[in-house]
Amino acid sequence: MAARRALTIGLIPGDGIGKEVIPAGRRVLEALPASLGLKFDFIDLKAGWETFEQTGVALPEETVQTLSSCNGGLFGAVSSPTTAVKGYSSPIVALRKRLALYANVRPVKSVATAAKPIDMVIVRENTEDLYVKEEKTYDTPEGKVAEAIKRISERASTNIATIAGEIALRRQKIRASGAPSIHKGPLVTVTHKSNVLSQTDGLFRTAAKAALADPRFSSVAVEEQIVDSMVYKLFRQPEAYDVIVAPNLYGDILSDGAAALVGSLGLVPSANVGKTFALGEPCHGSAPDIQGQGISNPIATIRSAALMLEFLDEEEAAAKIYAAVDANLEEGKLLSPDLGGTAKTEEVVQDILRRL
Ligand SMILES: NC(=O)C1=CN([C@@H]2O[C@H](COP(=O)(O)OP(=O)(O)OC[C@H]3O[C@@H](n4cnc5c(N)ncnc54)[C@H](O)[C@@H]3O)[C@@H](O)[C@H]2O)C=CC1
Ligand SMILES: O=C(O)CCCC(=O)C(=O)O
Repeated sequence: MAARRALTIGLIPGDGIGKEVIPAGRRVLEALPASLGLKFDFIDLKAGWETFEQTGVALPEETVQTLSSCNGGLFGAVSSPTTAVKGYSSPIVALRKRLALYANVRPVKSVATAAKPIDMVIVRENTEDLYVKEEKTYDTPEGKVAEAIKRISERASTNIATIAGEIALRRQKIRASGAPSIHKGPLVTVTHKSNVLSQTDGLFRTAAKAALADPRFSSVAVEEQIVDSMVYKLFRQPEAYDVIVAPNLYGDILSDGAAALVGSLGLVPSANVGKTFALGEPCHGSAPDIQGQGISNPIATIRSAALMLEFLDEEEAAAKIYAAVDANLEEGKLLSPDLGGTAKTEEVVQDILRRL
């Protein structure tokens, strides 16, 4: 049967467990039933610390150019150093800006059998805030001082709130079709710290609320919450959240915290979303503490591949992957050690492939 659609997918494993989980994402895409009519061409691309050590460049220009000609991509993780290294800058942070991937969409969902149901999407602004990485250190008579720019623009805040509103509407449509849900109606929670940062977070707050006041979001309830009490409520009452929209850094921190609530960072996917391109990326990093042992959880990456497909309008294919992963988790027999199991990465992948 001729394929209905050919998708070229750039694969950037990066460092550490990125090299273990990206092949899992690829294999799951390749194993999708032929009846879906999808054909995948994969292109292997380089970025990360190892690439930097080999070539002196962490994000080769060829990677950026090739990726920008692909339909989508999968990014594993990179091992960025915690102290400044001349010439090195985080490739994923750079890629998000270079490819105008303005939204980082991070669904955090518990399995149906969980004691405490959680079903939220964290929509993180992906190009600015402290991630503009404009830092400097200077000497003063009292010693060194370091400063960083926190840049918030009306345009990026409007764009991120708009996609958050659209996601809330889409989730509501799925619920209306009869899908079981813990939420009654669509809700977007605007997160900020504008009680202290009245200009930067203040602009994020007003622009986000103005965007969500658009008549097409009239059915979406909008709440706001200061980020510190947000963490408190997130841990006590996570079921209260539907869609959370946040500036870049808060979104990053909130999503790792939310991952703990559903059992592991190894479960939580993300998609870096642009106007016509999506780059799936597990929320976790390169996990040097477990790399090379064959025990990393591939599910965050497998779900990221599905999320990428959703943003490429291949929702049926995405749903098949989510269902296979959920079945693996709900049965609970082949779980990786981060979830309390003893299964190797390969065994988890095999189990999910079998269920596809
Ligand atoms: N997008 C990216 O490329 C990111 C890269 N990093 C980089 O990763 C490196 C390590 O950072 P950490 O703070 O340790 O965060 P991390 O996310 O790599 O690991 C945190 C903890 O979660 C566990 N974990 C993460 N993913 C897992 C998986 N799939 N299966 C099982 N356990 C998993 C790790 O073993 C570790 O105990 C750093 O160099 C950092 O720069 C961190 C976050 C994102
Ligand atoms: O380590 C790196 O290079 C990037 C880590 C950044 C990060 O956690 C995120 O923004 O998702």
